[in-house]
Amino acid sequence: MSNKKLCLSGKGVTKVFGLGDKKTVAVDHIDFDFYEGDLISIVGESGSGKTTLAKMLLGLINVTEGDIYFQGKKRDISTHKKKKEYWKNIQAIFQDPFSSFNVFNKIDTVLLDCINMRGGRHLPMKKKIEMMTEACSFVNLKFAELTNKYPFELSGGQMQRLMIARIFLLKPKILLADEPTSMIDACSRATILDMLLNLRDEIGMTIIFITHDIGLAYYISDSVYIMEHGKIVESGTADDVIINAKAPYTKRLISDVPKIYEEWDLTTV
Ligand SMILES: Nc1ncnc2c1ncn2[C@@H]1O[C@H](COP(=O)(O)OP(=O)(O)OP(=O)(O)O)[C@@H](O)[C@H]1O
Repeated sequence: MSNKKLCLSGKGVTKVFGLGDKKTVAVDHIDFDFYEGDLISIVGESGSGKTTLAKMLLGLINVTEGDIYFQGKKRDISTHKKKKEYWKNIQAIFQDPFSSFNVFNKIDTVLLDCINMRGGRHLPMKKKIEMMTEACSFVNLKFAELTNKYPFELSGGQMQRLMIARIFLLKPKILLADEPTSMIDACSRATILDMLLNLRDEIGMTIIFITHDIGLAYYISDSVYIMEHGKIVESGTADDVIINAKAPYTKRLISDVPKIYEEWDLTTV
């Protein structure tokens, strides 16, 4: 039996937007158990409820029904203070790095905020610069070249790496990554994923990876949850879910993955 500890779990978690005829059940009575140090992928097509689930896990929107448990205890984020405490444990990186930064804050401020959040407010500036330099070099950025710049002066790829440098400083227990590699080329994508996996190994972080790419999920995940119309239709280890897929929806997602080695049949075009 596995001796992994439960990190985040959910029982009957549901989110309903709107009322009456305009009602949308975005997440529909789902159960999940995410274990410490695992990489968990949540896979589904557009509109399946992945981002809504992510927002509930982060505590950005309320759960309509059901409960979320953090480290085995019912999560309590009923006050601003409790929410701030919870956010020390869970952080996110999103699809669009441009939307993740305050355009009026210089890179130095972005990184210093992370150090302050981890209780480093009173450290000497020399130490803070050392920490920022280390975080930047972890993601192959040079702090000396970024200091005094604004986020919009960086390329998309550099911003994505800066988001990971923030996580390096924040060292959360859980990282929620919502399609973090969707806006970059395949080569940078592999680098970013490698950085996330190294960070997971370095600080023992749990990663919840939200994606529509079932092929990618297979390669990187310890466990996979497949979402269709707000429901979890299949879950388990990457092998269980993808190699031995049972749900018709999972089988369809797998059959949609382009196979590079197959010859194109132009007769049907
Ligand atoms: N604030 C909202 N108000 C009303 N409906 C919403 C809201 N947010 C999401 N929805 C609806 O909930 C459903 C799930 O949306 P969600 O964004 O969670 O899907 P998704 O799987 O993340 O999609 P994508 O991959 O395109 O980001 C959709 O039908 C969407 O229209």
